[in-house]
Amino acid sequence: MAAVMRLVNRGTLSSTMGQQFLAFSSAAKAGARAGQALPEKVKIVEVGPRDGLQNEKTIVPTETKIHLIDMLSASGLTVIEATSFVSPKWVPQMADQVEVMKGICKRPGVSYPVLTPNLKGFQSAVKAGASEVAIFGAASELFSKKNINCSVDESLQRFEEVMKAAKEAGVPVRGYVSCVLGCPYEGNVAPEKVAHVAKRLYSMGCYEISLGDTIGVGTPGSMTEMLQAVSREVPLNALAVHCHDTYGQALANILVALQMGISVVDSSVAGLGGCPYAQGASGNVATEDVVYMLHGLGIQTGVDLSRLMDAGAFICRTLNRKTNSKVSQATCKL
Ligand SMILES: CC(C)(COP(=O)([O-])OP(=O)([O-])OC[C@H]1O[C@@H](n2cnc3c(N)ncnc32)[C@H](O)[C@@H]1OP(=O)([O-])[O-])[C@@H](O)C(=O)NCCC(=O)NCCSC(=O)C[C@@](C)(O)CC(=O)[O-]
Repeated sequence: MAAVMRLVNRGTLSSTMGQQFLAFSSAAKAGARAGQALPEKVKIVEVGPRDGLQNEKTIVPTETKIHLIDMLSASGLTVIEATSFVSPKWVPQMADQVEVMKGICKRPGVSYPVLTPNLKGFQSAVKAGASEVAIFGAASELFSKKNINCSVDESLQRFEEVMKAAKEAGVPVRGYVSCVLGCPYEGNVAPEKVAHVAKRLYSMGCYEISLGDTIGVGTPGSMTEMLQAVSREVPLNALAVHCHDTYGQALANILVALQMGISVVDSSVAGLGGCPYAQGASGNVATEDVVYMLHGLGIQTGVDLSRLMDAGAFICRTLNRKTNSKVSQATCKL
């Protein structure tokens, strides 16, 4: 009994200390950025409901997905990737995409992009009410083949068709490049290859290019080298970083990207996720941890960290899993 009480007390203490640090983080002044070339504001693209859940082995009920998205939008996030219009044979977890799009409470000022690998996906997405989509290519041939069943060049041809239809429909398109710092099948990926695919997506009209470290192998060194190559082809203000945290490098890689002038960061609540076609890849960096770091640097996100952690706690409770967010672990919001 005494041992239990000690544990309970320790939990309370750490929770109280955690709350103090949360308050400290959100009270950080712009002065925290002094002397550093960091943006004043960062746009977070929340990918938990799509990238986070797509790899779950057990089908997550549609109502859970809808509730999660609604909790995320209530936290102040302005971009929430809601689902994907891909083949249900390839990713069964996303087969309820139409119901998800119909069920969510669309808040003004929040966009809910969805993934569309081809024209068929684009047409279904628009029919289901999507007003923004994302196409997803790769800097690695083998990953492209495994993920979307075509070569990189073939994928770019398919994307041209999507871009044409999107332009006609007035739908903005985001572009992803996967495997920018390494591929599960090919190993190292040359920064020039990433720059080439990013440039193609940007020149066909994507308003933003998200650079995905799909298997989380990058380091601040390789991130810097890759961003230097890509930024010679695509302006920094049209780039985003999408870091998985497999090797624990995600926050460091994001910081390097911010210092280089990038101000859009993808992340996933509770660090959920992984790609079904990149075995061993862990989840994205946790949105809670990104927000904590940004607020600590005096960078605005518009996100209420406490409400965001409630969303993380909800999905972890429902999936019966532990959060991957260090901030939530430290503050006992599990
Ligand atoms: C691209 C395809 C469809 C090609 O797959 P395929 O088998 O080559 O396609 P197909 O054109 O030959 O069609 C085969 C069947 O799929 C159907 N089909 C065809 N297209 C669609 C569609 N859009 N929606 C629904 N159904 C579709 C089509 O109608 C047909 O149905 P059937 O006649 O057999 O009944 C497939 O490979 C696919 O769906 N891949 C998606 C894989 C995926 O979602 N991966 C995870 C997302 S990427 C990611 O996570 C990385 C990222 C973005 O987060 C960044 C990072 O971390 O790096």
